[in-house]
Amino acid sequence: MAHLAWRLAQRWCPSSLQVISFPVVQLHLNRTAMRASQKDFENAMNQVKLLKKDPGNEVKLKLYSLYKQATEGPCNMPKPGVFDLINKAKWDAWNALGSLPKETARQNYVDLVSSLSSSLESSSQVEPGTDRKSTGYETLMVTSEDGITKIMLNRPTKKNALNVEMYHEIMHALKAASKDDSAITVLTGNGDYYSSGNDLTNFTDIPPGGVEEKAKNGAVLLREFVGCFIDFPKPLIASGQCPALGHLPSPSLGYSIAVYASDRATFHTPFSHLGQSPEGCSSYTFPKIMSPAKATEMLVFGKKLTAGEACAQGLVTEVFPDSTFQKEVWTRLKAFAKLPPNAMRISKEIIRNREKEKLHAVNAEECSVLQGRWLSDECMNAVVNFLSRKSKL
Ligand SMILES: CCCC/C=C/CC(=O)SCCNC(=O)CCNC(=O)[C@H](O)C(C)(C)COP(=O)(O)OP(=O)(O)OC[C@H]1O[C@@H](n2cnc3c(N)ncnc32)[C@H](O)[C@@H]1OP(=O)(O)O
Repeated sequence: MAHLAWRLAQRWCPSSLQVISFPVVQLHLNRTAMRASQKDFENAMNQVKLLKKDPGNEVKLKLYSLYKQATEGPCNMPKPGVFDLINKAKWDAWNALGSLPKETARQNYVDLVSSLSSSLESSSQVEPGTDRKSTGYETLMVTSEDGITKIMLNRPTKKNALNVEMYHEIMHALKAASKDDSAITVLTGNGDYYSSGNDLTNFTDIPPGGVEEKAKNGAVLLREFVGCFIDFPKPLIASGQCPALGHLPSPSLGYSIAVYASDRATFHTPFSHLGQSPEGCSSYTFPKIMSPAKATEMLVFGKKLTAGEACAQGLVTEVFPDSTFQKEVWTRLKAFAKLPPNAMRISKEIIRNREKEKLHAVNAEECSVLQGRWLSDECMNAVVNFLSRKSKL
């Protein structure tokens, strides 16, 4: 059913299933609608084409809706079907402008482009140019100091949601950390979320082979990603001061040698809410670590745990007061990093190795089940609801 709807959507509007492209590329200017600020409007449209950095889908939707309102007036398109994600998002954005006068929409478009140009320009001046150059990563900040390699998820404005690039960069960073001079590796997040899990816009970028190919590629990527955690040879510590959502907590909780959380952190694996199923080997590790009954509450019913609850259940090693979290955790980590690295590596190996084969098998099974789930109506509806801002977790 979901497959059919997606296919129909693809045939009806092939571009609708790609990431939203810039409105000026897609649209034609209705010149007769321009009056006093026509020149400004045209300039603004040219400026959009020159932006060096993608401003993100939300902003592109705003630009699109203002453009349409400025040139055509109130929304006059038929409402797209629920599975036509991109056109539906565009329709929602335009329709939300109601009867905003064309002149106001034109002015708002010009203002938005102007603020966008200056903010993107200034952010590119201070931007992690240095970080990027020194680490070579777009979505992470990776540093190595005092025997500790720190991998920090660095998409704070998206709550550290994992886009495809971030999956690859984390795998790359883990592989590099496994070979560098550091004794331990720390995984953490920048901003007010450790991670918000899989980037749900990953579902909207459909390859030529359609949603089946997308789901297959996703399963391959996830299997490889989780596999990197299973095989990671050094002590790995997850350090979280804030909420962790979705699947990054699963592999990092399941395979970290230690998990440190502030008393503000929460842990949430809302697989059922999203029409999905457990991954990151959580279907195996959580019932073992917690208890089958508690794991069911978390993995099947999506019960959110506070750091204290997660610690009581054995998922978290220790909870620290938020105000002293960084100081206390880093003091401890620096002390650990001074221990003989080979002894730590071998100790980890002996604890984890007899489980490795089992974990790889569980990972393969979970990814195969998920591949089917991603094609389900339940999953599609959850993604549509989030992208059209009808639901948040
Ligand atoms: C290889 C595939 C593996 C698949 C495995 C899947 C397992 C999972 O990961 S399940 C978890 C999936 N995650 C979610 O469903 C979380 C969705 N996000 C939210 O519910 C809320 O954003 C959240 C509660 C995290 C935070 O709410 P707010 O504090 O109100 O912030 P905003 O909602 O305004 O978010 C800011 C900004 O970030 C974007 N965002 C946040 N999370 C995601 C996400 N998971 N995917 C994509 N985008 C995300 C959000 O859209 C906002 O963007 P802008 O509107 O452009 O500012």
